[in-house]
Amino acid sequence: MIAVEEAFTRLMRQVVPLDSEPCPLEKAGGRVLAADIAARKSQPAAALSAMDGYAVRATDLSGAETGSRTFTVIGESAAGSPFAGEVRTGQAVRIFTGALVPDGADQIVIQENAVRDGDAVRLTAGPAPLDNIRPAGGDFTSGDTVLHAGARVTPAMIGLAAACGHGELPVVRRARVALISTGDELVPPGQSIDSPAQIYDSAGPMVAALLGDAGADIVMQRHVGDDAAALERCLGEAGMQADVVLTIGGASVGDKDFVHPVLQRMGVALDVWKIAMRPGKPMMFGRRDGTVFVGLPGNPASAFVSALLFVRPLTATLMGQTATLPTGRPVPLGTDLPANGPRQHYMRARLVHDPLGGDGEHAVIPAETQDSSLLSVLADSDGLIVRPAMAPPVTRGCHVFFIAY
Ligand SMILES: Nc1nc2c(c(=O)[nH]1)N[C@H]1C(S)=C(S)[C@@H](COP(=O)(O)OP(=O)(O)OC[C@H]3O[C@@H](n4cnc5c(N)ncnc54)[C@H](O)[C@@H]3O)O[C@H]1N2
Ligand code: MOO
Repeated sequence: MIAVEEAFTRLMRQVVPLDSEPCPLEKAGGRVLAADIAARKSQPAAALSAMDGYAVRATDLSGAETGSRTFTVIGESAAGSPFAGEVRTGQAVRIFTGALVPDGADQIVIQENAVRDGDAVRLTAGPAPLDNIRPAGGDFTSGDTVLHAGARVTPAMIGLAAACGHGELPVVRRARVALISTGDELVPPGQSIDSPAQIYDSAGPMVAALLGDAGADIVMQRHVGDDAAALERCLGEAGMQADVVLTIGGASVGDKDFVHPVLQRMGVALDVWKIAMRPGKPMMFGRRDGTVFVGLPGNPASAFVSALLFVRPLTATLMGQTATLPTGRPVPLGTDLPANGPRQHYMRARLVHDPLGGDGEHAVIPAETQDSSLLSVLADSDGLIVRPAMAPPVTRGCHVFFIAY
């Protein structure tokens, strides 16, 4: 068996980041920028008023008459409709928030400090705060690099890109994932079952949801029976359209476990593992013509944990994100646990309110049954307690690492 960390490193070594594509701004949230983004204009392009009031010359506000001078209002500057002329001494321009500060003016007196009478306005306060004017380039200047390649696009970054003049952003394209569930016993969800030997394909939609939620594009989802020729055809088709092809089931050593021989026959250079983890021991991985093939184990919790620990970081890395092996955060244990065996155990567990957590926070309790076929246990869990291989017994109150999902 190989250690989880070693398996993760070997898988990640194969990753070549995907190319980029243009993406409309409103759809770019969560995507990874493929290039630096420069401002196409300065913001503001010229000084703007930050307040509603009157634009005047600063020199007119200083001196003995401060607070009592009367100005002649010569026009108006509104956002989008600037005043064309120049403000001279003794003159004022009525101005609104977001409007260009007219030539000659360098102060904005807010209207609360003004008494208007026809074309005349008496300003009742002294020099106004400087931040009543937003200077040219105060936000960014044309040519500035405002966003950096590799960043995950946030709503605020979308706003900034829009303000800089961009209608779309170059982003790393989504990883295309094909998912093939294997096994004669499987029936697609929602269809009728007429034999106790049949079960629904639960792992397929579960893994598709896990990866789809993380931004991957599920381009194909199929079911193939225990038929090597059919599996080879399906894998070939999947390889033509996907960056990552996943199989679920048939990864082990039984007579009906065809994934390994078929991938080998197709020329996929395989690294086959017995990983020292529970669940998720059998997994294989290989690359052919730029497509990564991963064989996941069939037990639902095994497929889920393998996809969470390995495949989601794989697709994230392909999509330009920095992804590491999930290790979790320390959380107090709400119960005692015995010593662990030779496989790192990822125990399905629930967060419960417990004084141990401090301030009414949480402690973590593993499910009583950890069988990797149990979907009810998986769905009832909040995450995984990580118990390292050969870990000694731990008692209630000790901290264990917990991967939340
Ligand atoms: N002799 C050995 N037997 C097994 C070993 C081993 O090392 N030696 N490993 C065990 C472990 S651990 C696991 S995990 C399983 C993995 O087996 P496969 O990947 O070959 O999976 P299958 O045999 O096809 O299925 C296992 C189990 O899961 C059910 N299944 C399969 N696909 C789905 C699906 N899409 N949705 C829901 N359930 C699914 C299937 O019916 C089986 O019950 O091997 C052990 N055996
Ligand atoms: O390790 Mo298997 O993945 O126990 O069920």
